[in-house]
Amino acid sequence: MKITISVAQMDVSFGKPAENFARIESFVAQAATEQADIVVFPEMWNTGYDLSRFNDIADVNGLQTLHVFKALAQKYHIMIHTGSVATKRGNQFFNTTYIIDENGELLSTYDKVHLFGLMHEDEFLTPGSKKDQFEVKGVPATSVICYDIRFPEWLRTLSLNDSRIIFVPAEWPTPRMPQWRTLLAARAIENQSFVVGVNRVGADPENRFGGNSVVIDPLGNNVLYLGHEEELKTVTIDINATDKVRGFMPVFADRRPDLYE
Ligand SMILES: O=C(O)CCC(=O)C(=O)O
Repeated sequence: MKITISVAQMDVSFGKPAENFARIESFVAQAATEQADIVVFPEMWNTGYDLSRFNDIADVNGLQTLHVFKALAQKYHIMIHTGSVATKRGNQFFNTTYIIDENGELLSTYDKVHLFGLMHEDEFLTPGSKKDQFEVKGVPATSVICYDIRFPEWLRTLSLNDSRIIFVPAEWPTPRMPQWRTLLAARAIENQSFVVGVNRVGADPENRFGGNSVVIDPLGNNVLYLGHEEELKTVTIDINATDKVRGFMPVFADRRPDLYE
């Protein structure tokens, strides 16, 4: 099974959802032109980390995100991983991913589980408590958000359900780019899965963000690697590579969960 993935490495206007929403369609249109099955956006691109203004700018119940992306998915007949957006539900705020299929149907919703204290998420956001599991062209997949990749036990838990692709939208700051690459490669190797990491570029008042979005194969090799500019790139992966690796070295079968608690 082959899956073509477009990575939308976008810049984000700080605290300006209208400006950010206005730029989304061109990425989806380019991905469709490049015959992608799915296009993937970075983390919290609707607002950036303008956390103290979330009461005014977070997407209430994700309605705008869902409305815009469902329409784009139908118009371009393409599956969309929305990256993540700041959402408001009741009086709480979340960092939320939506997965929408090529017919505009919502497949899954995920709220970031591990909140990132260094960028004050823990002061403003409520953490999620559910897994994200869905299929891309019939292939089991999962998704986390940015800081979540520092918790291998969480990605392992998500991968135990036969997942073959792990999606990782991010706003990963420039000083820690070597860690971004190493952690993503490790998660790919240990879970014998493809990893799709999509980071933003540009800057906000406190941080610069390093891009270097990447698609990594189950052996830890980069099959797509972006620089530091805003751009969309596309790659086709062959999911059979996960069967080959898992057949050659049966890590999942060799686990000793009886020792892990
Ligand atoms: O873990 C890191 O170094 C970066 C995490 C991050 O930027 C985030 O979760 O938004």
